[in-house]
Amino acid sequence: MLELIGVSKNFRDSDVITQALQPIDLTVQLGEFISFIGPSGSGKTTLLNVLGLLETPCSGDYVFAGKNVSTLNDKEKSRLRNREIGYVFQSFHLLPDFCVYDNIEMPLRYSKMHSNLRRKRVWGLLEQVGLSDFAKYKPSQLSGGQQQKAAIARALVTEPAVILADEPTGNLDLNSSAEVMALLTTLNQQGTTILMATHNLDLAQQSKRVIEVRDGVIKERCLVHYASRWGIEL
Ligand SMILES: Nc1ncnc2c1ncn2[C@@H]1O[C@H](COP(=O)(O)OP(=O)(O)OP(=O)(O)O)[C@@H](O)[C@H]1O
Repeated sequence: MLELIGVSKNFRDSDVITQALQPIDLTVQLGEFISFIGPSGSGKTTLLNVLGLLETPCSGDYVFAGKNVSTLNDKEKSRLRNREIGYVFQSFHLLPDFCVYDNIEMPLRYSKMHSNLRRKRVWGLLEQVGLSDFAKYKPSQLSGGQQQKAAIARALVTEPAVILADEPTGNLDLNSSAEVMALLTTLNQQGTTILMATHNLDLAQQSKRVIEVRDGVIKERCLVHYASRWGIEL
């Protein structure tokens, strides 16, 4: 469903060039839950950003649901982004002056969806993530875990095929992390494809497929590999 073929990415800052992604090949099937695990600076965010059409590769082809992304113009790309991809970030990125309900509804603001349907969808998501009683709260009045659940609801409101989650529990305590992971797992069981970047092996272990990113190179890993390397009992 998503296919990277020889995709690379480098960044140029004045005369410094950083090769964030070496040419990589990757196929993601619909319904997968993949963790990208690796140390800081290894290229996880860059990879998610390329997959999420937030960064343009320097070489190679990216085929998204049968469409070669490099042949799309900006408008077509943004339509694909808005319809098919939901983004979840470590620091939530909620709009501080808007309540939870309005934050979740935001991606639908400029859609042609009827207001009744919009309302129904937002309330359905509030219920699904356990925030029905907090609809009128501002983000600052919520815990980190609740803010991330609101951000996940916002990512889901367009019913995207794919959720990209970049260190979704990076700012959360253990309990909230577990709740957010449980929510992502449920969404995956309901059919949403989830691509998550993490430093955390315990979290990676909860996904169906683990890919290590190191120096811009990806490697499929089975968890036994990590367990023996890091001295963890599975
Ligand atoms: N916009 C940018 N301009 C210049 N260099 C960048 C840019 N974005 C990323 N890089 C570099 O690309 C490399 C990969 O960065 P990336 O953020 O993808 O790593 P990461 O694995 O997500 O790290 P972290 O876990 O710390 O978020 C790093 O060397 C980083 O400094």
